[in-house]
Amino acid sequence: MTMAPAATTTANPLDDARAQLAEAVEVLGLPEGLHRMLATPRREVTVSIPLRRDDGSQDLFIGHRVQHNFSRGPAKGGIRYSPHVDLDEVRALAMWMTWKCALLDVPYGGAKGGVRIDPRHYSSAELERVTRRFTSEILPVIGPAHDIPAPDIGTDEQTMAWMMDTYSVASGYTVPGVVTGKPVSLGGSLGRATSTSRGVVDVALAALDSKGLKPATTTAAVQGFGKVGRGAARFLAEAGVRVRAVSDQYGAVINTAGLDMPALERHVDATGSVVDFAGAEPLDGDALLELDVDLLVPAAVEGVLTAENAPRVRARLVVEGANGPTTPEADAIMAGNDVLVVPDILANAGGVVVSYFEWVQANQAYWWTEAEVEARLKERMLGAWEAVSAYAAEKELSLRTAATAMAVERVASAHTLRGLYP
Ligand SMILES: NC(=O)C1=CN([C@@H]2O[C@H](COP(=O)(O)OP(=O)(O)OC[C@H]3O[C@@H](n4cnc5c(N)ncnc54)[C@H](OP(=O)(O)O)[C@@H]3O)[C@@H](O)[C@H]2O)C=CC1
Ligand SMILES: O=C(O)CCC(=O)C(=O)O
Repeated sequence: MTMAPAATTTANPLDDARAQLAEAVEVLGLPEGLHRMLATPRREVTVSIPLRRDDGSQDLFIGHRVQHNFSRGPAKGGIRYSPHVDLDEVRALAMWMTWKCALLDVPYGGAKGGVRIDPRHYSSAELERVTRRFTSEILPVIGPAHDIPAPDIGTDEQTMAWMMDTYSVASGYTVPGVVTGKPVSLGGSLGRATSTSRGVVDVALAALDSKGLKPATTTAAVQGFGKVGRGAARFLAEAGVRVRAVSDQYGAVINTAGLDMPALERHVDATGSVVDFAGAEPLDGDALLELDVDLLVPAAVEGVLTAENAPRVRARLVVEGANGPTTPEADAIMAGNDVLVVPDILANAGGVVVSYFEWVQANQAYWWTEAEVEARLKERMLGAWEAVSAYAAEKELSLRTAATAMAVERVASAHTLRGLYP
């Protein structure tokens, strides 16, 4: 595999998040003071993280934890390790977490964190030191009743195990509820690792059904083959959908008859990329977004569907596995072309829903079966899909504006009831 990683967008996701909030505020007729409060994070912590490398040299990274809102409960959201992390991106992601938690009615506010590091260039021992130092630096603001991190791009259950251990050592006892997405052997929940993908597919199948499309005659393309995209591609294929193309940072592959998913997964496990998969042809990563498929699942990074490429999107349905993949301009163009977009705060909420189940289980030290977790997840995802669809139809709104307005209304109501405003 020799290709260079794809460049990411230069647009500012915070502008997109604020534009979406402004639209919801207008629908709800909220006062300007409340709008300003909702547009602004409650707390931001920026830290520097020195690292002693394995070869004895020194490095330094910048990390952030942004807590957007606490009105409905402790802040909640993932930690991202990526060279593209910046404060505005983390602010946007934290705001989207607030709406996601409110929309799915899990008792949390929203937060997000990130360290500007490319984890592929560091050893496991180095990443452990970075994670422990980052956790120590943000220790005063996290905790099971304050703010509960989870995995995101570039982090995984091992990262969460190190975070939990660092927090627990400082507390003097084991505190499993400080993070979610932990290994099951340390108090993680069965079904958390696949929960975001399962939720994406639950909602995608419901949305296809609403358009009169049956899985057996449906085609799909999935951008991103990490924790979210890989499971989404697998579960779509298991449901009978022909997944024609998938991509990662290094490129994309296509087989119009449908990719052999188990064989592709074996190839990725062996080589680290979808590129050079023998059962498919190579494809340009950007071209994947414009393929002639029924369903497109962007499950990588923000800002990939823009005013530039949105006119060429041929899918009838876009289900956002990633956070913020569609800019407001692209949203308007696709709406005009009758492309139904199921927004991130609904489509990818399965992760935080099962994180909530994990936190509940950890706090009670009582474990559910995987079947229980998945049944409760599906019930929540389909309930949210029905509620958002009904609200959108009633008010003649896009699914994104409907979902955001429903969520913002819940947060605004909690904030007002607590007496903090006016
Ligand atoms: N993990 C979770 O529970 C949740 C994640 N999300 C969101 O889902 C998205 C993906 O997260 P997650 O799967 O956890 O992250 P991972 O780090 O596990 O995977 C990210 C994937 O995206 C690929 N990628 C990165 N940049 C590009 C690009 N420009 N073009 C194509 N592929 C690209 C990566 O490629 P490579 O494999 O080559 O590195 C990788 O396959 C993010 O937006 C995240 O915020 C939302 C809800 C919950
Ligand atoms: O599981 C969680 O707490 C958060 C997952 C996440 O970061 C997200 O939904 O974007």
